[in-house]
Amino acid sequence: MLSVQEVSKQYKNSRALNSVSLTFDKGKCFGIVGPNGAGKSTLMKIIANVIQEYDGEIISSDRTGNHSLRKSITGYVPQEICLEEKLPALVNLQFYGQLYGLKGRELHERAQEVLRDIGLTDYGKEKVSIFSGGMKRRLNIGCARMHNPHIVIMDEPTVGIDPQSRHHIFNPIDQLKKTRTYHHLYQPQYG
Ligand SMILES: Nc1ncnc2c1ncn2[C@@H]1O[C@H](COP(=O)(O)OP(=O)(O)OP(=O)(O)O)[C@@H](O)[C@H]1O
Repeated sequence: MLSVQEVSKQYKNSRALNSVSLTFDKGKCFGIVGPNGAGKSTLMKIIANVIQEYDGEIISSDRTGNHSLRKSITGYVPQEICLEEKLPALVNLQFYGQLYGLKGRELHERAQEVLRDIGLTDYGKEKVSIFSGGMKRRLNIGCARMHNPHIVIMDEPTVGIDPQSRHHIFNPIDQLKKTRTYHHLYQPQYG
């Protein structure tokens, strides 16, 4: 269970969130919808611990108020692509895995596994700079899944991905929902 309790966020010139309360049950997939500027990305960043200054509380059943623990159990896929273009796909995955403490054989095997899940097995050794926008987005999502997070937060994950390739994003999520008790939180793309 993940609970957002009366969370507010004031930026310098705008109030992005005003006392938002929500509860997410384990094993469920939630979509956050709303008009531009409603505060969806801000809410996701707060839950993912990317924004740490806010009012209110985020409580997870794993432990209350422990920011670093929440970060370690959360995979966050930002709206922007965050990849090193000059490096191969596999190295990008391994870099993110290392940030979360994976190493050695476990790191190597997990990177191969994630690469397969996102449908890019044949591109592991290719530099990201030659990837299409959709391939980059799939890799971006893969990076956030390297440490097997309990909570996966995706901000508009299907932007730039053709309908035929969307299953590379949604199938692994369906699979995780069936096999493990995960939260998935995402901001769907309109249209
Ligand atoms: N870093 C920031 N500094 C100042 N204001 C910000 C910042 N990030 C967001 N805002 C403001 O906070 C409000 C909510 O923005 P946010 O990006 O969370 O909305 P959103 O619902 O995700 O929008 P969109 O659908 O366009 O992606 C907007 O008024 C925005 O201008």
